[in-house]
Amino acid sequence: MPTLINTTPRLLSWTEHPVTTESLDWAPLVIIDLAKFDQPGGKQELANELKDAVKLWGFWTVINTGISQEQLSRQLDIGYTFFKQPLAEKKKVSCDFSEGNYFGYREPYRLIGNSNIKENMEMLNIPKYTPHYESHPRHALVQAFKDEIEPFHRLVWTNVIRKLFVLFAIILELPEEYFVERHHYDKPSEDHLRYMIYHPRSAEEDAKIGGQWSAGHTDFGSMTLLFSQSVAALQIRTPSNEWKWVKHVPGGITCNAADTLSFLTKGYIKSTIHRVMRPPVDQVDYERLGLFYFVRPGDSVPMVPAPSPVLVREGYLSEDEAKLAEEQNADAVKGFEYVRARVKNVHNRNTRHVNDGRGTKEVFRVKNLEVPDFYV
Ligand SMILES: O=C(O)CCC(=O)C(=O)O
Ligand SMILES: [Fe+2]
Repeated sequence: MPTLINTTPRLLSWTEHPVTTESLDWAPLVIIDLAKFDQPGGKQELANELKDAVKLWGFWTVINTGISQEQLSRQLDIGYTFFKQPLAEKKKVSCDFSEGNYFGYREPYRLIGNSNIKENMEMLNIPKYTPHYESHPRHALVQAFKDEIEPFHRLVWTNVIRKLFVLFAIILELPEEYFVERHHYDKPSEDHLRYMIYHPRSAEEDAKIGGQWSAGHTDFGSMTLLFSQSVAALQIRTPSNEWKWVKHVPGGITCNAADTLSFLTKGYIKSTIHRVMRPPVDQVDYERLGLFYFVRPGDSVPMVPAPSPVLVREGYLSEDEAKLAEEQNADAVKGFEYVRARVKNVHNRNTRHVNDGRGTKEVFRVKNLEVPDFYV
């Protein structure tokens, strides 16, 4: 009888670091308890709780997502094991930034501004598991753990993303499925699950770049989910333009709205500026492993504002604009076009923004859509 050889690679195990003992200036983020979503009146209650967060802050945290600690740990172990592989293996499927294609491995190759310091983060972006992406190349390790990554990828969408889009629609008095349809898991989009690791830098090197591991920016798609982790480094710019740290919420997911959701709501939903800084001194030697889901608009979704009565009532949109937006669908920039162009603009270069002589007022534009390139 032939013997079956188990060829599944062994995973390294990732252990969460202790939280910082420093008292940092934490951002007061609203916590949205998704366990209430399916209870009677729950969606309305959550929509009320979320309203100011999406409008003023663009950041909030969700808890009780139905994603278990065990599922999360497995994903972190897979991500950690991936990054510990030889560079040649990781580069087998690389992002093609000349096409604005973010799927695959991104090596930390760019220099920061005009310093001689290289970026300190690596990432792997995994496209959705739908027929449209079936022929997309995937690393051997990702293939080996397909049975876990594939359901996890969809679970994040079903358990968290879909619910948040329903809440946004309720806030804007739109049909509940309005944003769900425009970001559906089963339709093509540049969505990806991301494993990301930041490597510690020496104090001397960090001093040369002002301790900024990632410059202030808004995210390119509709929404970003960051599975909360213990190393403090993420900061958001508050409505009063102060930088505040994002606190670890065990088992929670920190969410932020991003540019295309802001376009779809004419700026009502805030695409918040955030950055990544050198961690506090008691965490500075740790590797910082992150698990994310980046939500992009559907490839063919027109970037026109939703005909929401709230937008009209609150002066974001005139009644004529609301009608016109529907008619202009055919000419409007589509999700794929916008996201690809933005990724290309940011990443198809050898230096990261900041002190690279381009000024701070630079904007990125595709037809009528415009965002500041970056923030210092
Ligand atoms: O590492 C983080 O906490 C945030 C990363 C981030 O902002 C991004 O990759 O867009
Ligand atoms: Fe970001």
